[in-house]
Amino acid sequence: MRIDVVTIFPEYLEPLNVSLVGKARARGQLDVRVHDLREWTHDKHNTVDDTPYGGGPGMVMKPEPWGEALDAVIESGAQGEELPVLVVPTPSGRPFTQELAVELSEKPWLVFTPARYEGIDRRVIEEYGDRLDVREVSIGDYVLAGGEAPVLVMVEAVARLLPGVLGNAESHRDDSFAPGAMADLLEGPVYTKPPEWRGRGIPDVLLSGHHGKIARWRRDEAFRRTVHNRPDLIERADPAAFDKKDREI
Ligand SMILES: N#Cc1c(-c2ccc3cc[nH]c3c2)n[nH]c1N
Repeated sequence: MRIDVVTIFPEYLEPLNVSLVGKARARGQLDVRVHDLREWTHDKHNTVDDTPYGGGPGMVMKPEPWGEALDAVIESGAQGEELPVLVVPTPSGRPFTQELAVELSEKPWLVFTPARYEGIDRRVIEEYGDRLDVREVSIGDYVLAGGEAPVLVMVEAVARLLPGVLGNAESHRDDSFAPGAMADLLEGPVYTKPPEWRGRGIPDVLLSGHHGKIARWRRDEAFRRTVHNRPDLIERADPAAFDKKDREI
């Protein structure tokens, strides 16, 4: 997979050089290219923003630099290469979910356009929406100062789903929100050595070696945590699906 990020803060994306994403890049499983939007400005101040038409607070990102940048990135694709999906982080976007992470992880090329200020001139989205699959996406119901942190979140969520990136392929199976027996449930509690810590032990079932009982306990704990922290996930679940999931354990 190829990922391009166009931003006025390239240094904000430094975390993509470390840990899981950094290792995937070093192994050649992921090709991440970060571009400074100001490379496509032509004035001495490298201007990327201007006042909003219609008035109002703040500044809006100008369309010209974005147009030149995105044209250059798209044209840098190999001849015959599938066009990228354009992912636009915005508080007014559709929710970024595990389902969307899975869908994006199956695409060969993603281009992220993290904005700043009050956002990007709408005509940029319209221009590229005419020829690309454009997804306006929000990582949650809170307001940030820019789209770079959402890009870090989405790239990690997508990269960990790429074949061979996570050490243990089984790790996906028990993800919160992953399809299968744990779908729509939060992850349950986890434990490791030492067997006792500050007078606190390990649940006996986890020491039993009985895999069926352990799996059922984990699912019950996941259900308990979901009821406590995300009752909305329980309300939308299909009771028949829970019975089916029980049979999968
Ligand atoms: N995704 C997302 C966002 C944002 C966001 C994204 C881009 C910009 C550009 C200026 N301000 C922004 C906020 N806030 N909250 C979210 N869930």
